Amino acid sequence: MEVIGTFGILMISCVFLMWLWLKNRYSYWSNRNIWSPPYTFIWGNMKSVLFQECSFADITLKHYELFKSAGKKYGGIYMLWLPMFYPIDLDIIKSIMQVDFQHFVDRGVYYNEKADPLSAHLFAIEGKKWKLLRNKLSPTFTSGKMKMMYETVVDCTVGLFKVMDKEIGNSVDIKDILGRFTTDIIGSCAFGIDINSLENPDSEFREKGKALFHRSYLDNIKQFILFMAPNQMKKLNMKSLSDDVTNFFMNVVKENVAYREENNIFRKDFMHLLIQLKNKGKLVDDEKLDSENLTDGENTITMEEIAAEAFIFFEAGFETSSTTMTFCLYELAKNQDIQDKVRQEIKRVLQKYDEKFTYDALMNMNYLEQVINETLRKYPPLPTLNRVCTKDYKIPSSDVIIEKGTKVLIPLLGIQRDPDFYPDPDKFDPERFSEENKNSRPAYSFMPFGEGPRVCIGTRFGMMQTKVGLVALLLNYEFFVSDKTREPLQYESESFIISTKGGIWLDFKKISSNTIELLPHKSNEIIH
Ligand code: HEM
Repeated sequence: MEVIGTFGILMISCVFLMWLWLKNRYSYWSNRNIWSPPYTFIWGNMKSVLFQECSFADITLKHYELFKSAGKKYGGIYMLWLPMFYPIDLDIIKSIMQVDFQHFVDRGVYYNEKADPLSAHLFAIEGKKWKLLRNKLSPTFTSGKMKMMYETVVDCTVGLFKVMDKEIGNSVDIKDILGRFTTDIIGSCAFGIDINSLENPDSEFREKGKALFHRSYLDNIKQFILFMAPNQMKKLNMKSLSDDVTNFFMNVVKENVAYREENNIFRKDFMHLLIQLKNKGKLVDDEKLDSENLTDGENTITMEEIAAEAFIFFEAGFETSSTTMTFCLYELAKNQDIQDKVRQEIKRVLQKYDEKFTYDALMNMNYLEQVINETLRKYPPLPTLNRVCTKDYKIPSSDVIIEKGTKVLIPLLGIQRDPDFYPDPDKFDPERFSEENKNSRPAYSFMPFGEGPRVCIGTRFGMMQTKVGLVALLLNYEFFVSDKTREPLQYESESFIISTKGGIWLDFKKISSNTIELLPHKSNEIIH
């Protein structure tokens, strides 16, 4: 009896101490006179996401609305009990992302270089290490390098036509097909492998790729914990990726690099450029690598770094672009006049280029770019952007100090759906991105690729593969929304990238008079 009594007292004391600790945590913003929307104990402002009642995109829109209607330029929210700074004013956002970037260099994504080498990639790593690697990798994404990889991207449309032609007369889950298309492209460009998931949807690469974005509930909770307490989790040697994923990608890269080096193979892709960085510390055809006074030895990258970078190019590159193409085709299917207009432009530009689908022709499809930008406005694949305050920061024209270590959440989707910047924001209107209209909006009101020194390094590649896929499809097929698409669209709660419940299903008709004349297929492998 006495034991039970002591145990009971101990339990009550623990609960009380916990309550005191949480109470203290939840006073973080009010103690600093910073507004925060109503929260619930333990779950903070994220209860509905944690309970999978709504998606990360929905909660972003809801929070933005709350801040806006309260007339706040910024405030604080709680992810569970973790305070996060929440700016909605574009000038403050500009200061954080660009002007005072040195106070917000990091993103706050968990990585563990030793236990989990693939997690130590450009998206996650921090401080000087990030800056150094960004400098080394930037030359692999110039427009010259994009031109070099263009043929490899166009080659993947062959598989796309085969799949589409096989499905004539059926409704298609367009996200799945485009996910396979971009898996094949990035697999080819980042890993130098012909995956052919378009024809073989069960390929291991495709399965591994899907698993990265469709996590179980428990896996999502684990990612939350890693995000909230990275230092403690590092001490416990926690991994963010499973051994299965790590071993798979590590082996693919090691085998590929060894094969190329032994057989002296040159291929026009990222892997080739990464191998140059491994062996020479620079790209041989670039006269100068902006290396900030480093010796050659310091410029080289390791095999683990090659694997981590190939991995992030794959992870960051395939789902974002296939999501963009999917929503774009959905909107074009709903807006037949815009679909006709963009198809007419594609035909007109190709005529100008002797019906050759060259890189320069692609770059001249301006209305197509407006259509893609409007898609990225309405459906940015990442609904929020993240930063961590790395040095105490005083918000300009205020007394508010953001303390070192505070996480910052920038509500990208909220900004891009704000009627003050985009009247009638649910309307799909590519004219918003005409030269004249886009210049009339404030800076930082459109940033689907992020902004500042940590902007997406793959913007050019992402736009290139998105355009190639759309041109190939729009020239050869007409699209309509299928009854199988659940409308109004609802966002999936399990995915942190914007995606819809039940997928997007489209009906389509072949346009028989058009076939893209692809560039003559040249072998991509050149053996010295
Ligand atoms: C439509 C396609 C894409 C979209 C919408 C997109 C979006 C983004 C966004 C929003 C960020 C965060 C930027 C910030 O925090 O300011 C980012 C970062 C990044 N993206 Fe992309 N991305 C796309 C395609 C790609 C591709 C194709 C690659 C690689 C081949 C890629 C690689 C990366 C990397 C490595 C980073 C981290 C950059 C750094 O921290 O230095 N992305 N992307």
